[in-house]
Amino acid sequence: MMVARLTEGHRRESLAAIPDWTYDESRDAIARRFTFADFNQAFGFMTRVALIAEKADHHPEWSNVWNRVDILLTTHDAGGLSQRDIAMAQAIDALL
Ligand SMILES: C[C@H](O)[C@H](O)[C@H]1CNC2=NC(N)=NC(=O)C2=N1
Repeated sequence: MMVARLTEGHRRESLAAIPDWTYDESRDAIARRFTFADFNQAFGFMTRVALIAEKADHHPEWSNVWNRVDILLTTHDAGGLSQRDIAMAQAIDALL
């Protein structure tokens, strides 16, 4: 799916809607750390994110250490942040 990088103006507007995510300028990406009670909770969350990602054909860069999940979203096909990342961040936030 072809998708364009967000312009600076659209990026600023979009980031306002997802205040828990941090903009990573060097990657033109957004990132958020999630902390859960234990590994079971963290991995259950990852499973739900994975199902959304596969359905949307949009996949996170992520890592997990016990109860912690670090997610970074950027659009490889666009070489940076796109509307698809914003939509994915909102879908992930909605799981919590
Ligand atoms: C062929 C396939 O549709 C593409 O490679 C998709 C898969 N998942 C993806 N995920 C992310 N984060 N960015 C992409 O550009 C992307 N492209």
